[in-house]
Amino acid sequence: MPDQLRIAVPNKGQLAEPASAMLREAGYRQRKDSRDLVLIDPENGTEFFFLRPRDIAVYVGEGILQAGITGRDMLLDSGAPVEEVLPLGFGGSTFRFAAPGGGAMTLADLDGKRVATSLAGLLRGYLAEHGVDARVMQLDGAVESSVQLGVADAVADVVSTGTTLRQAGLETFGEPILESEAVVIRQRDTAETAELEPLLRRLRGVLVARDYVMMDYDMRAERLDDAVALTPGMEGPTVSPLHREGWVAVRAMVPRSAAQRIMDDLWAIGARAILVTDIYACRL
Ligand SMILES: Nc1ncnc2c1ncn2[C@@H]1O[C@H](COP(=O)(O)OP(=O)(O)OP(=O)(O)O)[C@@H](O)[C@H]1O
Ligand SMILES: O=P(O)(O)OC[C@H]1O[C@H](OP(=O)(O)OP(=O)(O)O)[C@H](O)[C@@H]1O
Ligand SMILES: [Mg+2]
Repeated sequence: MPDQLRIAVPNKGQLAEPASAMLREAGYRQRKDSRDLVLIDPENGTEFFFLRPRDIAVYVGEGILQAGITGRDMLLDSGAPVEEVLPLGFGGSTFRFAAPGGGAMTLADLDGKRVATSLAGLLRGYLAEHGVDARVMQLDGAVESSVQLGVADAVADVVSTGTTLRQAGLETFGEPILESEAVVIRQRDTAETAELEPLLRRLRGVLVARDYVMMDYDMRAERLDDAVALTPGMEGPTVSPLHREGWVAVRAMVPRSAAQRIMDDLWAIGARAILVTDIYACRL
């Protein structure tokens, strides 16, 4: 293990629970009490600091912590000298414009208007890039209420299911400003990258274990090529002899979301004893 790693993890909000769950799956200790601010994991040479997701880019950008987990939107909003190193597949959201009757509006309609947001840095950059001269009203949260309360004409806000917008009587318009998800970040232009590798390797392993399953089946040897086309695996499937003339056993990783369809297709070309099992952990 290299020197002690210092990692920032969201302490509250939408990313806190899934980020800790993922680190736990990757074999790290995580806090039991949601009020704990620091957790030391001596076996893995890592210290976790539980911070506001918005602040994480600042700590990492200053080089105080080597890496952190936060939202791509918050990373870009911060303007801190950090970069994204690994998308984590949770905390997915879209940053979008919305207004009452937004269905009939375009970006250009925002000229001269007030737009409320909690991601002012991100919004200002986007408006400038598109030559729209709007007044950005920075709020901390519950941005959807700002139009009804008369502080803004439109909002630029985080949308997941769209329920909050609908309840506030707002409709999205224009192109999405940003697709976001939770990401691992590190300081930009840093020479120190090797020390993060064990963490990144473990997290990549969790992502694969979540997204893939192991598929085993028996197949007549003469149809093997057709079967391999359906289950190409990573490097190629493992094929072993079966104690039955003319048959082989095949083992390959397949995308979890496609497992049932692949089983149907394998069955149709004569595969039998098709088994699917979870992957507990992996390093590829
Ligand atoms: N409803 C949601 N579903 C999925 N991801 C979300 C949702 N709301 C926010 N996010 C994402 O989670 C990250 C952190 O947002 P979060 O709402 O937890 O922080 P916050 O708004 O600063 O704090 P809080 O809401 O606790 O006041 C952002 O990257 C954001 O895109
Ligand atoms: O599209 P939906 O599924 O409705 O989710 C989007 C909402 O979730 C977040 O709110 P949060 O609970 O973080 O409160 P906040 O506005 O105070 O940040 C986000 O800011 C939106 O308001
Ligand atoms: Mg929020």
